[in-house]
Amino acid sequence: MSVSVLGSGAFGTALAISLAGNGPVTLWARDADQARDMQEARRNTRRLPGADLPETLTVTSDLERAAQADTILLAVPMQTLRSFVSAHADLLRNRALVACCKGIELETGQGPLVVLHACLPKARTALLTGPSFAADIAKGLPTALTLACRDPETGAELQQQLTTKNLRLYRTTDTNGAEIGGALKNVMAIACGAVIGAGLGDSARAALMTRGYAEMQRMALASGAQPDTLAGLSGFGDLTLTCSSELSRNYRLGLAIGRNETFDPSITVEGAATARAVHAEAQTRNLDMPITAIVVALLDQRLTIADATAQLLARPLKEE
Ligand SMILES: NC(=O)C1=CN([C@@H]2O[C@H](COP(=O)(O)OP(=O)(O)OC[C@H]3O[C@@H](n4cnc5c(N)ncnc54)[C@H](OP(=O)(O)O)[C@@H]3O)[C@@H](O)[C@H]2O)C=CC1
Ligand SMILES: O=C(CO)COP(=O)(O)O
Repeated sequence: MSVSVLGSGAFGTALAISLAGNGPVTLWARDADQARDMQEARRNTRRLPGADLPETLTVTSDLERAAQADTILLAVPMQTLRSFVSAHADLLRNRALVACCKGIELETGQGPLVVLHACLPKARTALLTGPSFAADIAKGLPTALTLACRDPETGAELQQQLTTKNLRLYRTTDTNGAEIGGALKNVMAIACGAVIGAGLGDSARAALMTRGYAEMQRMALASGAQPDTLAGLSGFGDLTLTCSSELSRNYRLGLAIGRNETFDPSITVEGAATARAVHAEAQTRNLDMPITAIVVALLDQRLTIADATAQLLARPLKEE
């Protein structure tokens, strides 16, 4: 069974490097010059500097060629997933499609698997998510991920195919839970970065992570997810990683907000659009998600960190 990765950003490149240890892998880059540079220099200097591309990895900008693989990993940002898959539906129709993005679509409130299903209702689909920095994967460091797939047989097949020397995959059929955990942990990472950036301390961060987790569970349960999924790699696992490491871009955006600094808008920060999408969804469903609401207000510069802190501390006292 052959594998291609579409999207040669940090994560797509890191996954392709790891999978190339199992056999030939094709990595697709949308820009022809970049694909050629990567193929020749054996490096992705723009998105994943410092990592060597193994000989078994071929970089191409020829989508038709890349899409011939049996299994296709889609490593493009969440807000571009629908347009990308719709534009290339004919090439992707009969493949197993594995979404590798984390987030909720701003326009629809849908997660990656719902979007894939809407574009290609008959395709076999799965989601690869969980605590995993591209830089760690590319270095060959041990990483555990969740492979969420509604169909248990496809899930088991993909688990075998995508497990590598350093990627250990756990299966779940709870796609709702895996989507929501992976999307919402980025929102909480922005909040935690803001707390640390503003010098509010590790205790405040622990409080936000815990109460943020309660919000993740609230949204997950309202969406029919299983509570155990949120306690796994795709929820608690990724929340812990992303809220505590400066390798995370979501956390770094939060740090910049807390320090009143600017942040490069070209950097992929999934939590920003996702916070807005989840906040809208929470209002529609009448779910109490105060940290998500505060993150949106901070992103929109409607609230200072001092006011945000005061608001959260002034909420009515209640049972945990
Ligand atoms: N980086 C990480 O450590 C991890 C990332 N993820 C998830 O992976 C997803 C991708 O992130 P990551 O790789 O880091 O992001 P990057 O910003 O590094 O790369 C994004 C990639 O998507 C491509 N792209 C952007 N828009 C389009 C489009 N409209 N059509 C086709 N390709 C497009 C970019 O192309 P170009 O280079 O030409 O702009 C680039 O190759 C995100 O959802 C993220 O949450 C998950 C786990 C870890
Ligand atoms: O999802 C990630 C780690 O699991 C990567 O986080 P960032 O997108 O915040 O860099």
